[in-house]
Amino acid sequence: MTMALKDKKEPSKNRNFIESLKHAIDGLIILCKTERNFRIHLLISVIVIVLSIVLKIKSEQWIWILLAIFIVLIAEVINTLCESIVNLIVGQEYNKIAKKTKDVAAAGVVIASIFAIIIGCIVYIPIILEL
Ligand SMILES: Nc1ncnc2c1ncn2[C@@H]1O[C@H](COP(=O)(O)OP(=O)(O)OP(=O)(O)O)[C@@H](O)[C@H]1O
Repeated sequence: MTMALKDKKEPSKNRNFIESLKHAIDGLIILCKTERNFRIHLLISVIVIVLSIVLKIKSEQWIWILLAIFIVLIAEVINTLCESIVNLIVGQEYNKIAKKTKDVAAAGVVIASIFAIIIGCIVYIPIILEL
């Protein structure tokens, strides 16, 4: 809260959909610029999409692959949100609840990643074995 009080700018309400979208795009840019893990997940997503195009996977397989990709990215967004809110509240101070919140948020990313790995194995192993 102390950090928020130091900011000179006043928060304003989005006036229309375009303005809301612009702020959401700003959020995406911030994620790409500041979150190394988000960039790694994005890079893996691009590789998986290219691999899926090359291997010509079926449309129902695309649905599972895209679901896995987006679940991991959303888990990473939630993890970043938790870290930012915790840092905003406790700053550099050690706090047991802060630790629990950050560790649980990180566990969410791990759970999503395990789901993505399982989906990847189910989709790609039979295709690779047939090559
Ligand atoms: N204020 C705090 N009080 C207690 N433990 C904390 C606190 N801040 C961070 N930690 C512990 O340190 C770990 C790393 O915290 P940090 O804020 O560096 O996240 P991070 O490593 O940047 O996460 P990510 O790799 O997902 O970006 C947390 O998972 C948590 O276990």
